[in-house]
Amino acid sequence: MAVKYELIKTCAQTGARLGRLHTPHGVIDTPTFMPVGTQASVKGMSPEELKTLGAQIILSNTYHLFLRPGHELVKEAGGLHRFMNWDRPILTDSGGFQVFSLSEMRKITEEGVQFRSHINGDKLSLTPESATQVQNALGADIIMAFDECPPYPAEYEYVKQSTERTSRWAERCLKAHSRSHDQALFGIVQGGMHADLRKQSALDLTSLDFPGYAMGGLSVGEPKHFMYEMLEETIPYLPGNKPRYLMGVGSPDALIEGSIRGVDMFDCVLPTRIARNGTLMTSQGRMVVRNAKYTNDFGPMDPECSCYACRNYSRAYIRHLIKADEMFGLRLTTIHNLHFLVNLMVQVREAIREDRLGTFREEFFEKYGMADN
Ligand SMILES: CO[C@@H]1O[C@H](CNc2nc3cc4c(=O)[nH]c(N)nc4cc3[nH]2)[C@H]2OC(C)(C)O[C@@H]12
Repeated sequence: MAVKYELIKTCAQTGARLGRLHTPHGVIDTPTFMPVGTQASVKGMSPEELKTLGAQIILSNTYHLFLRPGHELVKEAGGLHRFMNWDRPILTDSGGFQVFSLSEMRKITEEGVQFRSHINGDKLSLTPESATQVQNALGADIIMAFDECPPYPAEYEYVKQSTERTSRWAERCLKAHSRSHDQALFGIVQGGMHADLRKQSALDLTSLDFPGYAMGGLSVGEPKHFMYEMLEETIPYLPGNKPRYLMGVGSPDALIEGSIRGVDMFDCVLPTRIARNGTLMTSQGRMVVRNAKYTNDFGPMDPECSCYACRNYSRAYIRHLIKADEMFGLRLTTIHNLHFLVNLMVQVREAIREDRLGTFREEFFEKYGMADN
């Protein structure tokens, strides 16, 4: 059974919507936050721990797995689900963004991207065809079109050329996409911070009738209000019966603001990345648990949190583990941050169901603080 989006209801207070995304590996309640497992592992987390904290779907990455261990090995292992023992849905990003954020010596042409591996310097290339074939081999439920994420800031003319090329690449991905799997190929809208280019990109991609649409080229260092404006300029041109995925977004405020504007799917390395330096997302805002003031604090990281870490361990203990460079400390902060965002989306869905997401936003920001979290 392929990927199918079911719109349950729209929030009466905002443009948010409650949905269910049916995939070959299970149903996802949306809006949803997708933990990132770039190299076929959400750093430090077992599949059981991810299920316990409520992860419905996780991300992995074509660029990284293409470089190491190689998509042929993953295919030989029975595909990504088998390889990493994750039996729920997986989405793979297509590699374009990672080539630009990770590799050296990259050259972009109409054909695709040539680059050097950030691991061993090997000269490699990815094209719309090869990136699609790699994802077909990896076997994720949702795969992404191969695109270019223009840098921010960038000249209008550059963004225009790049976005038009991304639309041509999207068509090539569709042609290369093997129908033998039940995988859904999502298009990625680009257009930088320009409303006219965003509209054109959305029209180009929706004319190709993808089963879902991502908004790329955002969360690349632009002020958040630019990102929200681009959502408002793009979403009206996307079909209401298909999922919308905002790539690379994972702070609590942005998840709420994106949901209010009609986004259904989010992913970001933020929660797992900041957990590894002892920074926590809590109901009272961000907290750096390695801070000396928590030395004798025997309370939970977040008194309002029901995650495994907050139910069983104190700030003092977790601070000690991090200071002592004990692996368990970062596993506990990761469990907490992922649970925090997954649980935030449970609350967002509840608020949509009860037509009060606007009110929820005010209450949450009041407690969490408007700092850039
Ligand atoms: C807050 O985390 C930093 O911000 C980046 C996330 N922001 C992001 N925007 C994205 C855009 C695209 C896109 O246009 N196309 C494709 N295919 N994938 C994409 C993936 C993206 N992720 C993280 O990426 C780094 C590691 C640079 O810092 C993190």
